[in-house]
Amino acid sequence: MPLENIQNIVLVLSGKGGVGKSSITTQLALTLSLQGYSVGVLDIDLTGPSIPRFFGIEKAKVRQAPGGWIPVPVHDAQTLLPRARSTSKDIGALSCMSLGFILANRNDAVIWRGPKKTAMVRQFLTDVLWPKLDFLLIDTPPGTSDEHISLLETLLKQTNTPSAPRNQLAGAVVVTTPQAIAVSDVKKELNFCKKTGIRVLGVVENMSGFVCPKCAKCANLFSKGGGEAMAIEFEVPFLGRLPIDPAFSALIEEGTRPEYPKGTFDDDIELENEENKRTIEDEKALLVDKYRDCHLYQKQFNEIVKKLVADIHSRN
Ligand SMILES: Nc1ncnc2c1ncn2[C@@H]1O[C@H](COP(=O)(O)OP(=O)(O)OP(=O)(O)O)[C@@H](O)[C@H]1O
Repeated sequence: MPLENIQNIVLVLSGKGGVGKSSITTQLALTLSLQGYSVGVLDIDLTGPSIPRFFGIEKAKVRQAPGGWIPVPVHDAQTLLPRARSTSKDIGALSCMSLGFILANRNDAVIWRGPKKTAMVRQFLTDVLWPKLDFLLIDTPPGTSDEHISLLETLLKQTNTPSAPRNQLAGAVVVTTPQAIAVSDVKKELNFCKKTGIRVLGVVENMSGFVCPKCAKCANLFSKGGGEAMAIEFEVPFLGRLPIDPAFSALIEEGTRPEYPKGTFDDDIELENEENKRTIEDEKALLVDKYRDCHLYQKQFNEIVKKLVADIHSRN
């Protein structure tokens, strides 16, 4: 029973595509691992498996052992979150499983009918040889699709056995952006949780405001607070919010500490003399410093993880 090694299973859900579900999953996994927990990430977004890329391990392949697949270890969590180097705590093991590791050609479209998707999700839940894990985070596709239904069917079957740890399926983290259109789709996801009896661990509001790369101030591009209002309406915890930040996107997509995206600073300005140049360079250094403090959002993710872990432990 491969899931027996897992203490807590957390689903990451969203009713809408592109709201940052995989990004949040990756960062939650890293934050948990930095706090010393052993973590696995299962990517069941079969048509767009982006987790391997976000961990910077997209070239890795899973190994097949006699009893099943061995998940791919994410060795360089320290380089993904450089601040980890200064923490005295041990970093927990982090490993990952995704269809992205299995496809022969990563650019191939996955055009599968429901039964094939169902079979793949089942296989991911029964044939992966996870090591002992404190948390397994499952990144799901947007909406309530075939993958969700087979995920729940298999999970409930596997975790309701007498030998399974109690309350193994801890619940779901729901990700939204603040605009009304996203919130209305994500509300459907909350209703899905209600109907299927999945506990909602909380809502994360992503892309809440935009951090200006010039002055590091935050402007509310898509409005703000939609996710929080939704959490209040559904009487579920609000876990926190993250702004749109080009450096966050670079961090996520490249899986390493980002170079600031081209055009972030006025590098192309023709400098007339050395004095002028020094002033601009100094200014740039100041901005980079200021920006660096917030671009990994370590504080926000620590807060989110603190609330999650406290909630899960209080109910176990
Ligand atoms: N707070 C943020 N600031 C800037 N860019 C972000 C932020 N959150 C996510 N992104 C970027 O938005 C894009 C979509 O994010 P992601 O793939 O995590 O979304 P998703 O909800 O998992 O998408 P899908 O519906 O395809 O599964 C990515 O390019 C990611 O880097």
